[in-house]
Amino acid sequence: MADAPHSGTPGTPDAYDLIVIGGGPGGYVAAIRAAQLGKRVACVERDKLGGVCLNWGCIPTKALLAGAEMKSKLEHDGAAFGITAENLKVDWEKVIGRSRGVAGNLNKGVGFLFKKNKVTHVQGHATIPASGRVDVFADAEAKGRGDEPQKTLEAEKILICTGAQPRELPGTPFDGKRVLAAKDAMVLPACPKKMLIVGSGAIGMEFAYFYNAFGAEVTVVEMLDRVMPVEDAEVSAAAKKAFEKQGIRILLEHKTDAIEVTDSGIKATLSPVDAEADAPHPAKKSYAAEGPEQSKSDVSGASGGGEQIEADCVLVAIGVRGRYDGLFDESLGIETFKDHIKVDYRKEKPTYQTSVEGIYAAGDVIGPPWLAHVASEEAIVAVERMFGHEAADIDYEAIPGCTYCHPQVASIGYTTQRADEEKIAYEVGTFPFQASGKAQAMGETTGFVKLLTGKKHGEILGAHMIGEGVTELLAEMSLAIKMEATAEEVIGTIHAHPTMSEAVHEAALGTAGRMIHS
Ligand SMILES: Cc1cc2nc3c(=O)[nH]c(=O)nc-3n(C[C@H](O)[C@H](O)[C@H](O)COP(=O)(O)OP(=O)(O)OC[C@H]3O[C@@H](n4cnc5c(N)ncnc54)[C@H](O)[C@@H]3O)c2cc1C
Ligand SMILES: NC(=O)c1ccc[n+]([C@@H]2O[C@H](COP(=O)([O-])OP(=O)(O)OC[C@H]3O[C@@H](n4cnc5c(N)ncnc54)[C@H](O)[C@@H]3O)[C@@H](O)[C@H]2O)c1
Repeated sequence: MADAPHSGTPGTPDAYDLIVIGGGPGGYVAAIRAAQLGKRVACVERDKLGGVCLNWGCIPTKALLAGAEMKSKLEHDGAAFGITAENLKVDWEKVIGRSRGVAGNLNKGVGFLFKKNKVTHVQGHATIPASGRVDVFADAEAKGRGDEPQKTLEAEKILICTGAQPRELPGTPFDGKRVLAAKDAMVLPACPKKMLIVGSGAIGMEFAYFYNAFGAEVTVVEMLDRVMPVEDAEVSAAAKKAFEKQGIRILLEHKTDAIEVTDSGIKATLSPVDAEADAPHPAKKSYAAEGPEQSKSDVSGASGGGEQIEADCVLVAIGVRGRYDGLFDESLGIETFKDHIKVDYRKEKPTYQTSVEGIYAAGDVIGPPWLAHVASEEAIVAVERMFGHEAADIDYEAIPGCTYCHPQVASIGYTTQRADEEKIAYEVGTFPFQASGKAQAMGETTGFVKLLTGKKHGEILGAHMIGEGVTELLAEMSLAIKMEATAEEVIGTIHAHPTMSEAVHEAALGTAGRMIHS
């Protein structure tokens, strides 16, 4: 525990204005913001501060991917630059170790931020026995063992930020060795020779790129009809082409029926998905729609006659569900909905309050979009509103999303498919990196920037990008949408030459039929 200046006398509960449960990007940001507002705050975390994001998600994967990019660049692109690295060697332990080191530095950083902001960090597993009270146990099993809580905390307000956990394939539990969740895939003792990946979402494609780059033979099986199905269809198609060129095998409209764990690995049957039992297309997904959508893994309908595949291991990346097992008793009355805690976040001016007064929830535990920046923003809005401050609503229609494989994928707002479905009249401008001087100079000509603008007023409706560094280019379009900027305003903004960002400028020109360089 860091400092506990607000402890009461021994035997009496420690009193706070706010108790935050979970120290991930939802929880730790909420705790700091509340402390900035002058509140007495405790944050209970049973593991390391930083949550999945810093310890087992966003950050360590990006550290791994940076290594994969370095290797690929030297191996495949170096010769064109006149640089050949002979006998390129990989020290796998260091590849993994560097990623763990980066995560370690950052989680310690959150501890420093807590001290700086006078947030009390309570180490342990939290449960909510009653409104206004949190019991802290040594670990998640302690209560089941009949142990007494190590500590009891009291506050008028409790914020649940306990995150999400990976979904399992029915009948195929994670075992950490052969049947892997993302966390396991981040610390494998050696690079597998053959790997099956189920699901081509963000986790599936980031790991497919990573393991393929380090020499594994990777097969990705996706039940829908394109990879990264939440992206614009043109981006999905370009991504598939680029991944296949790298040697990744992709099997669309297939699912795994059963996975057998053998002494040497796994055996899976991959069968075509029955079209009639197909899921609603995720491209139709609107984050502002009521509640989380049906889990894509719920969809069944294999029509049999599938292919058998053997591999050293399988990474199951078919989505997540809220993590709140054992956090509270049903009798407390906290309502859940489709594996997530129900809050009012789909309405105007949401408070993020659960069905129980004084108990709030934010981040992955309340449903999609399951992203760190969303968790943090929800947490800030929840805290500001619960303490009577003004806060702008989160626009769930304009959440930026990035996938950090190579080529990178980045998007915000309307896809072409959704605009068509909603009968929104739009213009499209697409600028290929092939036509960009900077992309040519860098040898990174794969991909494009595609913008959608309203036909009548030219407002930016959506931006869809694939290629080198597009995850950094996206911020301009996030701001443009927030400011309700039009294509003309992007066109009138001078973009430095030569930069990849000129592709955004050109795509905006394209929506007005005035593209110069393509
Ligand atoms: C492999 C991977 C890569 C990802 N990459 C990205 C990315 O690049 N960009 C992005 O935006 N998102 C990414 N995500 C998603 C991102 O990690 C999550 O959206 C984010 O971590 C959610 O934050 P959170 O605070 O809601 O939950 P979490 O980060 O999951 O934090 C919840 C915390 O609560 C703690 N906790 C749970 N129950 C209790 C309890 N009862 N008592 C005490 N503590 C408890 C947990 O130990 C955990 O530390 C990735 C996820 C994965 C798995
Ligand atoms: N770069 C990032 O921002 C990043 C990186 C990793 C994870 N994340 C977050 O973590 C969450 C979880 O990631 P994820 O990749 O597990 O989920 P996801 O929802 O992004 O993708 C799951 C994919 O699996 C497919 N699928 C589901 N069941 C299947 C089955 N039985 N057989 C074959 N395919 C199946 C779905 O159609 C979907 O394409 C994501 O929602 C994302 O928000 C974000």
